[in-house]
Amino acid sequence: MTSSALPTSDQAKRSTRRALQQQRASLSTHQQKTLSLQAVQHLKTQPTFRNAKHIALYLPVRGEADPRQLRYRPLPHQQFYLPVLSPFHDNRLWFVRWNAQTRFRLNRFRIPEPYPYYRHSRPARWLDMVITPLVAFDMHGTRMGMGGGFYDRTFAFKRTQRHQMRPRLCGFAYDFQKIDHIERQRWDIPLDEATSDASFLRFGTGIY
Ligand SMILES: Nc1nc2c(c(=O)[nH]1)N(C=O)[C@@H](CNc1ccc(C(=O)N[C@@H](CCC(=O)O)C(=O)O)cc1)CN2
Ligand SMILES: Nc1ncnc2c1ncn2[C@@H]1O[C@H](COP(=O)(O)OP(=O)(O)OP(=O)(O)O)[C@@H](O)[C@H]1O
Repeated sequence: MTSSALPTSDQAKRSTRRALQQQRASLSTHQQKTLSLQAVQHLKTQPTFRNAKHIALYLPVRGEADPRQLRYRPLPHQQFYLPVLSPFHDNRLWFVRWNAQTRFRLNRFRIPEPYPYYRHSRPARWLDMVITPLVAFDMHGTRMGMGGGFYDRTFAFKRTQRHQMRPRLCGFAYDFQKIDHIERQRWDIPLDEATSDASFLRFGTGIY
């Protein structure tokens, strides 16, 4: 399909994605660091974070908000994980323990990821909280990512298992990434909460 034949909403989504990716990438290192630390501070005091034991973060690329300081002075029960592109399933994620011994390699998007040792990995449904990268989000928790559908596929079980509250998906972003409305697609798994440099937000996601 040529781009002129795409439905308007697809075109609009693409141009929104591109504009916000550019805005993210044009932040100075100082701005990225300062705003990311503010977002970390908002989340660190929340019971949803303090009570979580198994927490997935991500390594930021191309100006993404940086959640790594969430590991600073962890509570004694907290363990951290990173996403790894599944070697077995297309466009799905595994989660691998992140500690001082973790060894990294670059994945096909040139994002560092831990070696996918099975014994260091944890199934997505056994995580308590997943700090989620995103390009844009709205006030209903609808999330727009890089366009690979990785998080939607990996957490699709949250839709069918209505009693399943875990893991909580928490978007991590700059405040300018909060936009008025994102059209929710049937495969979209909404965020439960989001944190930005301006605030922490909890959504009534309505799929439970
Ligand atoms: N830091 C970080 N890690 C992450 C994600 C993310 O969004 N951010 N992902 C979230 O799902 C997964 C990886 N998904 C990704 C999907 C697309 C691109 C990307 O750069 N796409 C290019 C096109 C590149 C190509 O096709 O080769 C682009 O958007 O221009 C990167 C990561 C897992 N790890
Ligand atoms: N559970 C699923 N099963 C099959 N295909 C899916 C599923 N979830 C998403 N997809 C497909 O993935 C593609 C990308 O979806 P979308 O644009 O919502 O990605 P995204 O959420 O922006 O990306 P990401 O989560 O990787 O950051 C869509 O074409 C969609 O059909």
